[in-house]
Amino acid sequence: MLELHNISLSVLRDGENQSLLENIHFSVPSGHLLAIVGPSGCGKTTLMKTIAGLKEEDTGEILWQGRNLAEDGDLHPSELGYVPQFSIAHELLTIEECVTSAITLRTRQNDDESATALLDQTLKSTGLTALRDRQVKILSGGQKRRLGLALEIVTQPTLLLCDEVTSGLDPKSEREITQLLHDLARADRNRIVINVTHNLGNLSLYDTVLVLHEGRVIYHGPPRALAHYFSVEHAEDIYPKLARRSAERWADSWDRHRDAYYATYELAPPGTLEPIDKPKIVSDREPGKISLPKAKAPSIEDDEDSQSPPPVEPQETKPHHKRKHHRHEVDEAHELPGFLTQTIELLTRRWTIFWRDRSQLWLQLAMLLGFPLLVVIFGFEGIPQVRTLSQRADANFIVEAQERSAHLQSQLNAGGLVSGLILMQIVLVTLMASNNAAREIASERDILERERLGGLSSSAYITSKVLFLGGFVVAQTVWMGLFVELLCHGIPGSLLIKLLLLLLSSAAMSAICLGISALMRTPEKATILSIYLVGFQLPLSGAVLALPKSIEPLAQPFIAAYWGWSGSLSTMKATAFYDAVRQVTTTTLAPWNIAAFVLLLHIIIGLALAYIGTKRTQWD
Ligand SMILES: Nc1ncnc2c1ncn2[C@@H]1O[C@H](COP(=O)(O)OP(=O)(O)OP(=O)(O)O)[C@@H](O)[C@H]1O
Repeated sequence: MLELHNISLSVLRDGENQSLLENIHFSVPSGHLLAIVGPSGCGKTTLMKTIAGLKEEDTGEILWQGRNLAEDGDLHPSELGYVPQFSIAHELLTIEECVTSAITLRTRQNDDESATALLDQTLKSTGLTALRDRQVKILSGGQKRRLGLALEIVTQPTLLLCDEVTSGLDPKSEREITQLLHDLARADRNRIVINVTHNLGNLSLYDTVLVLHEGRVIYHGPPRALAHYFSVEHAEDIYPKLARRSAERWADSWDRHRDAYYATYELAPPGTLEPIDKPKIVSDREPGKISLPKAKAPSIEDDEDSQSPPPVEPQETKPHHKRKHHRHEVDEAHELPGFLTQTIELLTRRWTIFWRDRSQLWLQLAMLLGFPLLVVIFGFEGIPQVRTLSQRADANFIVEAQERSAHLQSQLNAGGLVSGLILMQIVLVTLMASNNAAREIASERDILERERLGGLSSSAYITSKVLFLGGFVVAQTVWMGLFVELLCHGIPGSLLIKLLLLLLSSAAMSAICLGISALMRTPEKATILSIYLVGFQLPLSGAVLALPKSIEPLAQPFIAAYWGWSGSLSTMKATAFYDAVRQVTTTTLAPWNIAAFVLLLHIIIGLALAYIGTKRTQWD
């Protein structure tokens, strides 16, 4: 049984407290299919999210199978299925791959056979068997909704919350999906299925209907009694009638009639109400199904005379406990898969999507091969040697001056080229890194939210991203470093350390952009912010123009390109090129080990931001 006791929720909007849910009070027996209906904006989604634990009620309590969720912890991910308003799955995966992925991420299977059996059974019960090889991007609205359901029922949840899975469909598809919800509710005597719907004309398959109006419950009972309660001929006529009274008055009326209806239709927990006019219950009735009483339940007409309803007795308010987001323990069969299983599944799935995304594939190839070429055209002829300055003081002043000038010129040429080649490599790998990471989380945020509610571990998610992006970081930097080194006939300094700094610069930018991606609400915002970040690397690195000495220490810590560039140049200290570089820039050059350490800090900060952003719910 699901019980909501006096749930209220408000938000602060324009400095004022606005109530979204007001004193919501109802209960639903097990094995039951409930429809939540009401005009747009009345709070249906808010109510579903509150039950799911995605929004926290201000007052009241929610009891699930007698367990107070505020005190005893949220529903376990395997107990809860939440099908959001808009179906969300990876467009490039097939139905079978999506469901298989949900099974791997959410359930523990003993062997491949049991996983395959669960897959087949899930596809069969949602009517998707014939479509199993079809990619999500070409599914119709109804098929996508079936898939949304399939992804949630793999754990056999006892509480299945569906937000408008039947809306916007043709009558046949709507009927089929409602039938499916009905069958799911009947398939397990402990299960409750709740569906938000707009269609008041197709409620016969539901056991009860709850009507919400401006955040208040104004009716909860069987669909057949709906028209009677509102004194209308057809259920569809209810919405126009709602405007005739204030939501408060509708709710007051329902408060007066609720107990009678609950007793009549056995909707209250046993022992909490004195049944009036108790209906005859057939002993072998289906679970959750209710039978109408012979005697007529009161209707709203009975209230019509009373212009102002009697004030509702103030309820005794219990102290409200903050909803604890620890999870209720479940038996072994419902335990979630481990960290490693989830990480491997997410990584495999990500690579599958990457190989199928042709435009991404070509873009990656173009960058991988094209960017190093861009660097090489400047150093194809090799790095010019720095002329050595004769130690012997020449008696001829003019010859000595000419020699000094030639030496300086060779220093400027070599220093400028070496510094430029190093900087270009760093900036281009950071550009590739930002392109790889900026959309990585933001573009699949909805899927992440759904999967996190289903028990996906944030650590497994971030680890899979690190491994996926890590592959690009290694491939792009090693190829860039070796290709440029080879075609420019060797760039001064230790190749190994330069490669390490190139790798760390790319990893630092990937991590920071991943953090941005996890914190931003849309992929567009994440992309723009990441592009700005890369754009600032060049001017603020101090490699092109030295920053004023007072600004240098303030800006440098945040600029990955500075550390990659200056650390690489520092490895040339033993060569004449170091002095040559010092001729072209007055920017302080950091030792390579300090540079590597700072880049490592960037990586840690970026990943910490990504973790925090992943943990923070963004359902709204
Ligand atoms: N986070 C929020 N901050 C402020 N107002 C909110 C927030 N979430 C929802 N609302 C408001 O609460 C009201 C109820 O929203 P909700 O999405 O629950 O309605 P609904 O009944 O599901 O609507 P629809 O049928 O159109 O989907 C709306 O007026 C909405 O603008």
